[in-house]
Amino acid sequence: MSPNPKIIVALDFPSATAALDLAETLDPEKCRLKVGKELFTRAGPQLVEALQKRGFDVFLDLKFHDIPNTTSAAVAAAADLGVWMVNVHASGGEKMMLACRERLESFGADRPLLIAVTVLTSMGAEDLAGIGVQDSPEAQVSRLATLTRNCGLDGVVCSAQEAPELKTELGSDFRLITPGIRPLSADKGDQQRIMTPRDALMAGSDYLVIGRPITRADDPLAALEAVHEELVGL
Ligand SMILES: O=c1ccn([C@@H]2O[C@H](COP(=O)(O)O)[C@@H](O)[C@H]2O)c(=O)[nH]1
Repeated sequence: MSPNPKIIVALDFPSATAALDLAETLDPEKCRLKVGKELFTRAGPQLVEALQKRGFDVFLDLKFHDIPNTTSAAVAAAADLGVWMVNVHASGGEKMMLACRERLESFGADRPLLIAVTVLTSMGAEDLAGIGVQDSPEAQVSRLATLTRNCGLDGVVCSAQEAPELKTELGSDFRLITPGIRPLSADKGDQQRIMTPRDALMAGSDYLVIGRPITRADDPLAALEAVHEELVGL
């Protein structure tokens, strides 16, 4: 059986060199990699290709949010690049998500997983109120995740705190990708809705997105290994 690493390391670096230096030390059978806005803007598709050549599954985390025509074309461009997973913002709405899903149909079984961001893990109730959403983060996540599932997407980005309820509401096949993962000793930084790696998997997360606790550690490899040890037996 092929390995299915649950850890996605967020390569939030300012250069291709820095990202590749870390990638050289990592094992594609033990983690996947995430390329986000900073690294992609600086290093582009070539960097994604270089990581894939080294055997890594790449989650292209560009969180597309635009009109249906533009977003679905961007998702198709990500599929052409051969990424494992790509995402849009669920708040782009039903028509946008349907257009993206339909556009990926022509890629057949090789298409990337298509997921949608619900409520950023850096946001709490006050931040939602600031953009006019009076509901709790849990209620807003549940609303957007239900819309995402009904549009036929493969899963959502949410915090692990919402995972138990979403797994019950939306079923075990609907993937939950959870950033805001913090080992007990790690700084929270700008994240608000956090959980430890072990608790997150036990709560129902399918994939744990971990950035700074690994990439900013004095010894990133040791930090990743510590997370693996925390997950032993799960
Ligand atoms: O709701 C979201 C969506 C995406 N992210 C991304 O995940 C990583 C988390 O990095 P840390 O350093 O572990 O905080 C980062 O690339 C974000 O862009 C998120 O945090 N929350």
